[in-house]
Amino acid sequence: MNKQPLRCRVQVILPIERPYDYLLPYGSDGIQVELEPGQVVMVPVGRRILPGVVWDGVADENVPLKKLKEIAEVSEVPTLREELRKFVEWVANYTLSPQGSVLKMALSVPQALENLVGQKLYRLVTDNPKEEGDADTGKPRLTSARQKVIDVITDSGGWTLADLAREAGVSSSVVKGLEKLGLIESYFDAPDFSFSVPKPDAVGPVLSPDQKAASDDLVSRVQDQAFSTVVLDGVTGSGKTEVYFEAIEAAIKEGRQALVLLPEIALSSQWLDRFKKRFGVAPAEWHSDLTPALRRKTWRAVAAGKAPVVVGARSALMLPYRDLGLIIVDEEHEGSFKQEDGVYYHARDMAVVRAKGCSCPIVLASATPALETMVNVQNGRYERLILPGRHGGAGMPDVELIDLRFDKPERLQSGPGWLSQALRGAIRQTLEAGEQAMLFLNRRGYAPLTLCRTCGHRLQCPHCTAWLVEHRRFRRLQCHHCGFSASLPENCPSCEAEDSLVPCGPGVERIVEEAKLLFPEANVALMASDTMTSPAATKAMVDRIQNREVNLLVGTQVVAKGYHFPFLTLVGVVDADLGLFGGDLRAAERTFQLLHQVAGRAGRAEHKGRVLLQTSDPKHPVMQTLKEGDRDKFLEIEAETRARGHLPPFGRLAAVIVSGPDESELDNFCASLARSIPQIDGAQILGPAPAPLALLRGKFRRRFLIMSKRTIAPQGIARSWLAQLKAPSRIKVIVDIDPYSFL
Ligand SMILES: Nc1ncnc2c1ncn2[C@@H]1O[C@H](COP(=O)(O)OP(=O)(O)OP(=O)(O)O)[C@@H](O)[C@H]1O
Ligand SMILES: [Zn+2]
Repeated sequence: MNKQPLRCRVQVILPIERPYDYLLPYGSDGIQVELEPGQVVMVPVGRRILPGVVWDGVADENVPLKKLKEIAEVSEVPTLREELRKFVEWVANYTLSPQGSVLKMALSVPQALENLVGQKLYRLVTDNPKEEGDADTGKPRLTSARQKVIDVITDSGGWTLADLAREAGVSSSVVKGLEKLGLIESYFDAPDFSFSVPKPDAVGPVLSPDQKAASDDLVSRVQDQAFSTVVLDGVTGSGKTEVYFEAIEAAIKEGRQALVLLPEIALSSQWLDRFKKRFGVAPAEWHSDLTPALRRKTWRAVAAGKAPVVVGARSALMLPYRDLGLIIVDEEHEGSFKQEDGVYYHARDMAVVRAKGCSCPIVLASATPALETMVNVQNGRYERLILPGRHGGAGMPDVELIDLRFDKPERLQSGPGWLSQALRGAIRQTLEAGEQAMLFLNRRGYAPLTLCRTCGHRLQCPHCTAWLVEHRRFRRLQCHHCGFSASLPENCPSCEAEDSLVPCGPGVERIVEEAKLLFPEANVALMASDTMTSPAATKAMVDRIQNREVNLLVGTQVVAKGYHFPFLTLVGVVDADLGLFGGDLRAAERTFQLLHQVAGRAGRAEHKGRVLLQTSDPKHPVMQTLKEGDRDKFLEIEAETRARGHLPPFGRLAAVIVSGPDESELDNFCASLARSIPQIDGAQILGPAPAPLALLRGKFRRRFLIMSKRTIAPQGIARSWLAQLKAPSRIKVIVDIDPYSFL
C-alpha cells in the first residue's frame, strides 16, 4: 500500500505571518517520525536551515508533494508548551506583528537549540594534582590565564571547550594546558543546564502587619494557582520587595517557576544582592549583558524547569517557561517595559496575558502605578494591596518648590550656574551634617545644545532631527538617537568664527562641574547610563555610595530607581519642568512618576528626607501635587484631562510610522494612504504629519495616528486600512499599538 507521506505545519523564525508545511522527517528505518506541536525543529527555507516550531493545526493536503521539503533535524530541547504557542499567536495578533517574528523572541538563543548530548565537557579534578607545585601549599602555581579558567569552572562545571575558553576570556590552548597538568579533565555528557534551588529554610525579615497582610494575600494566590492581577501599591521605601519575595518563596515551594521583570536589570545590583541574602542563591538573570554560554544555559534551564527564579528585562517574558507560577512586574509604571523595535509590545501588559495563559497570579508593584493600571483597579479588573507607610517608621520626605523666576541661580566665574541659592544652602547643610545629597537632572552629557555666538548656527546630527549633545569627558559631540559622534570643532562649521561655539543649557556633567566648584571639599560622583557601562561598574558605584565614600551624587534617571541609600537625606531636582514639554500625552504623568521616585530616595532610614524641586512653573498640577505629596489627586487631575481628550486609557491609540530614504517617494505614498483613510464610526485617523524626529538615522519619517473609542480595537482598523496599499520596497510601515513614544 502506498501511503501518503505525512506532513505538518512549522512556524519558522522569519518575519512571516503563518506556519509553512513540511514533510515529517524519515528515521533510519525509513519510517517517518511522528512529531507533536511544540517540538523545535530545523527546517530548510530557501537555501538556509532555520529553527522553527511544529505548530498546531493540520497541514494543507492540497499542496503538491513536490513543493514540500522535509524537516532537517529535530532538536532535543523540551517541547514548547501550548501556553507559549498561544501566547505567541496572541502577541502577534495584538501587535500586528508576523507570528514568526514573535516566535523568534522566544527562540532568541540559536545555540540553545543545538543538540548537545554526548558533548566533550570539562570539569575540575578534585583529587590532588600529580604535578609538583608550590612547596608551601602543595598547590601548583598558575598563570593568571589558567587561574581564570579554574575560577570559571569552580563556579559551575560542565563546560564545552569553546564555552569555557570564551567565558574565561582565554584561548582554548590554555584550557588544554590545564588538562595536561591534570587540574581539569574532560568527560562526555550533556552540559548541566540548571540553577540552584533557593534553600527552603531561608527566612526573610519579620514583616510589619501591613506587609504581612499583603504577603499572606499574595502567598495564598500563588498556592491557589489561579490567574489574578494584583497591584502592590506602596509608597517608596514601604518594603514592596520584601513582600513579593514571600510570594516568590511560595512559588518555589509549590515547585513552580517565578519571573521578576525589572525595568533595568543590568543596573539592579542592589536587588540581586538582596535576593541572594534572602534566598542564599542567585536567581537566573536574563538581559543583554549575558555571555553566550550563560544565555544558552539559562534558556535551556528555563525550558527544562531548572531555573526556579528568573529575573530579567522585558525580553525575559518571552522565555519558554516549563511551569510559570508567578510573575512580578516591579516598577510597573516604567516606560522601558515598552519595546520599540522589531515587535512593538508592552511587557507589562503582555505579562498579564501570559499570566492568564499560565493560570498564575501577576503582581504589578509600584509607588506610582500607571494611570492605565489605576483605572483597571477602579473598574475591578485588577485588585489592589496597599502598603501605606515606609518601613521602620521612616517618614515621607518634605517636598519644597524653588521658584526659579525669583531664586535665579547666580553666575559662576566660568559661566552660567544652575543651582539656586536655596538649593546650594540645603546641600551645604546636608554635607555639614555628614549626610549625603543627590542632584538629579535627566539629561546626559555636558550640554544639550552647542551654538555659535557669531552666526547662531546650532550643531545638529547629520542623520537625525536632533541637536548634538556635548560629552565633555570624551571631548565629543553625540547624537542620542542614532549614536553619531564627532569631535568638537574648534571653529563654527558654518561661519568659521573662532572660539565662538558655546554650550547651552546643562547636562549632568555640567552639574558635576558646578558641584565641584561650589563644594570643593565634597566627594562628587556622577551616575548616568553612559558612565555605568557594565553591571560591575554600577555595583562598584553603588557600593561606594553605600559606604559613604561619595557624599554628593549627581545623576540622571538611573539614580531614581529602587536604590536604598540610608544616609541620603537631600534630593535636589535641577530642572523639574524638563519632562513636561514635547507634546507627549503622558508627559505630565511621566514627570510626576519620575520626580516622585527620585524624591523617594531621600530619608529612607532614620534621618528625615528633604526634596527641593527647581521649577519655573510652581503652579503646575505636577509640582503642586508633588509638594502636597498627593499622588491620588494627581491621578484624578490627569484622568480628567485624558478623559476629556478621549486619550488612553479612556480611548485607544495606534501610531503608524512610515519611513524611507527618499522624501518625495515617502510623501507620495503617505498621500495615497491619506486618500484611502476609511470612515469609521467611533474612530478617526489623523495625519500624515512629519514626525518630531522627521529625520532619523538618515530616514525621513511621517506619522499617522489612529484614535478610537475604548470599545473599538485599533488593530482591525489598521489592518484593513493598510492592507489596501502595498508600500514600495524602500518604504517601511510600522504599526505601534498603544504607543508610548510620539517622536
Ligand atoms: N520587614 C522588614 N524588615 C526589615 N527591613 C525591611 C523590611 N521591609 C523592608 N525593609 C527594608 O526597608 C528598605 C526599603 O524596602 P524596599 O526597598 O523593599 O521598598 P520598596 O517599597 O521597594 O521601595 P521603592 O518603591 O522606593 O523601591 C530596604 O532596605 C528593605 O530591606
Ligand atoms: Zn542622529
